[in-house]
Amino acid sequence: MTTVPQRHTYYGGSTAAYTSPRPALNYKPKRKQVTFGPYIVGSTLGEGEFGKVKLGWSKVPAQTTEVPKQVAIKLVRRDSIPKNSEKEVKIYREINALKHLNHPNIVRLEEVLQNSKYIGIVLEYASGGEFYKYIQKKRRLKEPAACRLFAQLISGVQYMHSKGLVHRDLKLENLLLDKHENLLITDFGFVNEFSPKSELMKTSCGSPCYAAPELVLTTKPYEARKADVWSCGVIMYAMLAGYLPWDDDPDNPDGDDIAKLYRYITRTSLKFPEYIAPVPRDLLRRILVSDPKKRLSVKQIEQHRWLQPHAPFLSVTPEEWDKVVQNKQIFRPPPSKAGNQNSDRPRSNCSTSSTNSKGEKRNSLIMDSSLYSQPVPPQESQSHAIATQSSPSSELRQSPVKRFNRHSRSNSAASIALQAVVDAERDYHAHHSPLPVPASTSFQYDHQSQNASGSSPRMQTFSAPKAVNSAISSLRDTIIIETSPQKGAVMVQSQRDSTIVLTAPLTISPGSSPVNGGFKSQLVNISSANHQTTHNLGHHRRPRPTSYHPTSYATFTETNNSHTTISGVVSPAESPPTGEKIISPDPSSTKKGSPQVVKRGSFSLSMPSVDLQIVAGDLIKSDEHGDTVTKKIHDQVEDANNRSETTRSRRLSQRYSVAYDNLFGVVAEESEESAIQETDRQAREQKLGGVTDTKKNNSPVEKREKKRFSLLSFYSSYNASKSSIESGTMKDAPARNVSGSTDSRQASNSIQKTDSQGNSQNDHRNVSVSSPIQKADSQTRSQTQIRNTSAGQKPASRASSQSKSEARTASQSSRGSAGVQRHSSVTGRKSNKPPPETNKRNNRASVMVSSLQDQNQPQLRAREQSTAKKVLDFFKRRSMRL
Ligand SMILES: Nc1ncnc2c1ncn2[C@@H]1O[C@H](COP(=O)(O)OP(=O)(O)OP(=O)(O)O)[C@@H](O)[C@H]1O
Repeated sequence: MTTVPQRHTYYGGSTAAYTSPRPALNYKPKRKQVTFGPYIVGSTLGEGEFGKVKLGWSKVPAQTTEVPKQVAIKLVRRDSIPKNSEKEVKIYREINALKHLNHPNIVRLEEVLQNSKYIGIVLEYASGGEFYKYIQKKRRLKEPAACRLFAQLISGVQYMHSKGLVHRDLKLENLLLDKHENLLITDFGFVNEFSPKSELMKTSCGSPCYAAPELVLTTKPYEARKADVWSCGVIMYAMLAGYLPWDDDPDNPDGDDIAKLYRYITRTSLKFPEYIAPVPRDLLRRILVSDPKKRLSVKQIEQHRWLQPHAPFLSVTPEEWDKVVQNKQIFRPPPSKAGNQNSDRPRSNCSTSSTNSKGEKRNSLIMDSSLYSQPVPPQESQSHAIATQSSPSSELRQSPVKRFNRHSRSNSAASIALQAVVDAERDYHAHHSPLPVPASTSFQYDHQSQNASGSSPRMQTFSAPKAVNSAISSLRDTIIIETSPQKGAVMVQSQRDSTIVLTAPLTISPGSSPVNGGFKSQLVNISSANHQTTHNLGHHRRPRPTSYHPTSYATFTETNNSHTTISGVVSPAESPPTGEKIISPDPSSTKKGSPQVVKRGSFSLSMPSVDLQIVAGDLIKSDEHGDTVTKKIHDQVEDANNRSETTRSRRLSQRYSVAYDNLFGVVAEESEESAIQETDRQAREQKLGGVTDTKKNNSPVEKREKKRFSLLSFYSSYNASKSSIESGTMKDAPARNVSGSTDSRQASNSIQKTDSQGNSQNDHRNVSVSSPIQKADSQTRSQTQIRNTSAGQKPASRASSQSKSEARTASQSSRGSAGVQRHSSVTGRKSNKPPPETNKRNNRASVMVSSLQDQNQPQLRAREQSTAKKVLDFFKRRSMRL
């Protein structure tokens, strides 16, 4: 018998593995599918406050040509959300809001699944990835692209405002892209309702860089929609400029004094880089107005000249969106190659995590301590009162947020600050007599009609009337009209049994929509066949609660056989409308093993109960194989949460990756143990330098999971533009400064590349800081280049060879002035320093170069690392929520 020699690739190291017995040639590691309800669970797409967001795809029956639908599943551990906590209400608010939003630029909620351990919020999969990374990759957007995306943002915001909802945390990090680079607004955790009559809100939300000044500087209630408008302006500026506005206060270079930051914003006129054209500048000047009364409204923005190319799109009314999206006449197409979706995502170099690489909590803002010390009664202010810094009370220092939210992000200074405000409000309410109970807005939902609609939406051929066609054609690739039944088919498949149809509970009667009679009536005709919802919006409209008081929900429970329904409330502002019946699930449906389908009940974002089944209504399903799924998911997520740095976690990532790769291939069953053994074996081989699976070693999943947050590109772009603005021309700048600023954007880019490609094994390490230090040869190159750079002119040919040194320079260009001075004194390099007033960051950049030259000195290297941490903290603070 002849033995067939095995073919291996030798990568060096011991030959022991090379000669060791190998499995058969056709050996293919078998993987076990991890499932959650009707979805196969894949790799981790991202991580947020509530846990991991996993890629999932619907199981399709064998022998069918059906394309599995990809989804993003936000897995929330049930035991991580204590009853009546802020976290719990936040989740349910998000579900509640998404459930009623049907807009192509708002992430779609597919369904809510639960088993005994997890709540799975199944969302539309945004395969284009995170928007801020997209901008980072492109440095900045060209005007037509920015205009298109901004129109989408405004359309989505206008839509949610029309539903009485405000997002309150609009920022680049909360925008995703679909495969066709359409914008998707996500993360509705801070969403709130407003009443047209009384829409002022008191609780400040958002992130410092995106929050409207009135949220921070005043103690008065603010107009929430105008606050959203401000955030849109900041986003628009970032799209066009590639960096954030008002980031250049010399007195507050790190921007960590929020009060100063906002005083600067209100007193300093908006500066634009020269490449932003006059028309968008004009719009930005009208949006980024400190006085909310003078700030444009969303409607006015839509009418601005800059958005005229997208006027037809913007003229589609919310009601029309409801109808069009409900009836699935407009889709983004299903992915042509589902297996490539994952790799389509931009590489993740960044993280918005509020902890540093070691999991330490980042530095607090000044604002935080003010909040601790000065909780203001709600009628006076729930806004962030900026006051002198003082230490928090011991009670508040032991904020429940620490107890409840174990996730790193939840422990951020920003979250604690927010919690402090909320606590202050709660305490106030606890000691004051309740306000009169207002009427509630209630959305009644006709379940039966949804059954009818759920039965046959799949083959809806788009037959939009002229007006819609013209609106949609104006979008070009913004919205793709889906004539293929694929997506509908998948949705029907997953919804048939539970009548899950994602609809807004509005019935638009013919004639109620103001635009284009033909369009309107046809839409109504189309929809009326399938949807008969009742709508009593307006009849029960009540003043909305203006703030969120998690623990003012003094719930009472009614035990109904085996099922407990939380249905009570103390907070009068949040109380249900009179006569509104909260539908409890049928107790029989809660028995183990059977799906829990709860009829959709009344809806109000401020619904007192935070019972998932009431919140999610018939969107929620329990998995048939609860225990099995629980165990599997539990294993996966536990590992990822608690042992993310361990080998086991890496092995699991590899398994997800392989499972994903094998989506259309044979995914054979195998016990978990043997899968782990297999990955163990691979790890051993790798260690020995023997046969390795290069594909797995370079798993994109692993890279994606190594998120780091960096606004370096914004910041660096800013440097470049600021240099050009302030110095007139780059030629006037000293050579070293030019090196530090002109190339910084490119450098930042190269940092990202290095990060994602070369340092995939170094979890949570900011490569932009650490990797240059390790390379003495690059250092020498850097010095040479700096010497050679003259009068601000850098030959293009040098660009690529300089990437490492540029990366180094850029990464260090953001250091604070204190660090600069320290380094200067240590290295004694003062002669070539520009005057401090000229450009502080140029100054920094030049000192960075000096510091590079001294990196071979151990003590300086140590100092370098501590400064690096400051840099990291600086950028992390940029994404921090108020
Ligand atoms: N629909 C989606 N498609 C693709 N990726 C997604 C989707 N939703 C979330 N993600 C990824 O998961 C990450 C975390 O999601 P998300 O921000 O919604 O979680 P979260 O718990 O609400 O976080 P936070 O509230 O702290 O921002 C996102 O940054 C994104 O990378």
